[in-house]
Amino acid sequence: MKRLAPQSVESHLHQLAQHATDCLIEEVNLTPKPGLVDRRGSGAHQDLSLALMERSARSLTPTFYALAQQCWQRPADIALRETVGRLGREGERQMMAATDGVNTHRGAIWALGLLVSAAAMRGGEASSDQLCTRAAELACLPDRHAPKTFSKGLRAVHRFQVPGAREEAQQGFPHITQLALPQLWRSRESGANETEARLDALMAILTSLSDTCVLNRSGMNGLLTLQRGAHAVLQAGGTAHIAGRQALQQLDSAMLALNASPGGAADLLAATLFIDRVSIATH
Ligand SMILES: CC(C)(COP(=O)(O)OP(=O)(O)OC[C@H]1O[C@@H](n2cnc3c(N)ncnc32)[C@H](O[C@H]2O[C@H](COP(=O)(O)OP(=O)(O)OP(=O)(O)O)[C@@H](O)[C@H]2O)[C@@H]1O)[C@@H](O)C(=O)NCCC(=O)NCCS
Ligand SMILES: Nc1ncnc2[nH]cnc12
Repeated sequence: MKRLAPQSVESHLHQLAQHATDCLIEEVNLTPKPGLVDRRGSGAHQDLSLALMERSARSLTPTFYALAQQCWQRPADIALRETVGRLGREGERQMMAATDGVNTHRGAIWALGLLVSAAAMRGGEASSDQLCTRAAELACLPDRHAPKTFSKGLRAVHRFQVPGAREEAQQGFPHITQLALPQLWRSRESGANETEARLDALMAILTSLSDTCVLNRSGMNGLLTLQRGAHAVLQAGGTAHIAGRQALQQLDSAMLALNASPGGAADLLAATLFIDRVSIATH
């Protein structure tokens, strides 16, 4: 492992933390997204706004920094998993203080917190697959201090017998490595602009993610409508094509009518942007 000079380790830690916050801010600003907060407004939410989501993202930078600092060139073990869990829960408290009690990014703290930790464990040098594998290693370790409360996410996981946020991380973020990143790169290479490429990557996630936010609000019918609609956007050539934009517009209207909002997919898009930014290119 290449030894970095101390001050450059410090700048590495700051960079990882800032990239994570930046990717959350870029995700919420990506427009137009189906049912989600974006530059047009609050989507299918009464309690969220663009400004609140940006404030929430900025409140998480110290947590991302602490995670990077504690994980720098450390192996995955139970002690590190418990430290990451403790810092993640501290981050949730800071988020709730910044949002006056609104759950904006609990799932994002989990996904991006694990990926920031994984990047730091690898000394800032890793491919996208290595990052996701290391994050999965961490996510699979037990955290005896994790709260035993039965969350909304777990309720949906048990009721609909689907994988949720935990399983997505423990399996190495397959919706990022197998769907979102390949779509992001394919759309860029086929001439889509960055907004279109990122929207296409979100569509790729939506085609198959069992988003517990959507399940909790609109059941399996809502989730299947979302998955089929996202598939239709990509089948129409993606958002760089007029037919794809029209399909996206129809999907947004359907999500608003169902009061459904794929917050989990939005988190994974932010995580996709983070991996794309910090990983060593291998494609
Ligand atoms: C592992 C944890 C994430 C806990 O997960 P669990 O499923 O038990 O708990 P929830 O927080 O209820 O749900 C998980 C959140 O993860 C996102 N998500 C949903 N489905 C998936 C999926 N298939 N893959 C990946 N991620 C998924 C989603 O988060 C986003 O949505 C929330 C906001 O949307 P909204 O609809 O407004 O949600 P609510 O306000 O609850 O509903 P309404 O009342 O408005 O209708 C927001 O959280 C977004 O981020 C799910 O909500 C993890 O939290 C955990 O165990 N943490 C402990 C600390 C730790 O170990 N940290 C280590 C790393 S730092
Ligand atoms: N843009 C967004 N809208 C609603 N919930 C979200 N969770 C993360 N990003 C979100």
